[in-house]
Amino acid sequence: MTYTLILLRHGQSEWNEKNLFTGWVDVPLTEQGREEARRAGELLKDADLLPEYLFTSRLQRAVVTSAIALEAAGRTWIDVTRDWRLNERHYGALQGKDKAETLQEFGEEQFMLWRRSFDTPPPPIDPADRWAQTNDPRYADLDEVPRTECLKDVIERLVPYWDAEIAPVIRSGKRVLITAHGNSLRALVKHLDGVSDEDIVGLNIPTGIPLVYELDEDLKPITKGGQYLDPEAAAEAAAAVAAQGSAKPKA
Ligand SMILES: O=C(O)[C@@H](CO)OP(=O)(O)O
Repeated sequence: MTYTLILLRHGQSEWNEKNLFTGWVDVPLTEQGREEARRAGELLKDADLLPEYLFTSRLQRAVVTSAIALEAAGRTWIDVTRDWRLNERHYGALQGKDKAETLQEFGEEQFMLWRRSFDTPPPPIDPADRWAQTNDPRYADLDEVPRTECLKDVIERLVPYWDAEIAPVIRSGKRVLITAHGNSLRALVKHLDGVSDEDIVGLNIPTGIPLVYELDEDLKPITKGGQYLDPEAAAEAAAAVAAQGSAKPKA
């Protein structure tokens, strides 16, 4: 028995376009992001990979991407679970800051530590900061809303959720679509593929291109890294994500 899992990073958001650190700030998609979501749905339909269950984060860029993609695939009706544990990594005090200016101000080493290291979180956000999630009603069920997270923290919230909530749906035989974020998906890919703490630094996930995993009965990937439905576009877009800060990004 094998299973199919589809991972989809949301389409371009307004802050991807502006090159700002986003994290838990709930920014909308751009028109290009909506178009990427439509194309993702069409790619799924063309590949005959129609989703049967949806998991998303609680952030509108993932929620809306999944809605548009499912509409394009003719699958708006499938059951859905939205959970904060699929949210983007909380970017702490960097939320709302320009990536290129941050790189300039702090230098490449510190910038990359905050952005891609496994266990160095950015400084915590002030709860009174306009970009903090203090008192956001969508997180009323959390004991404490994060003030910053590194990738390790994301793995610690996401893997138990994967085991308890997502894996059983996959094992029930449903083709699951997870629509989430650059860093929450990096955390999941790290877990699935067993990527080392060092190698995960170099992994970037492009917006809006479905990444398909075939999983064995232990839910381990049959092919490490999965398969993007548009591999050329994915490689180009992942390189653009990697270059954010040093150049004006595409995603
Ligand atoms: O700003 C963010 O929340 C993420 C994703 O857009 O950015 P980065 O790729 O720099 O981790």
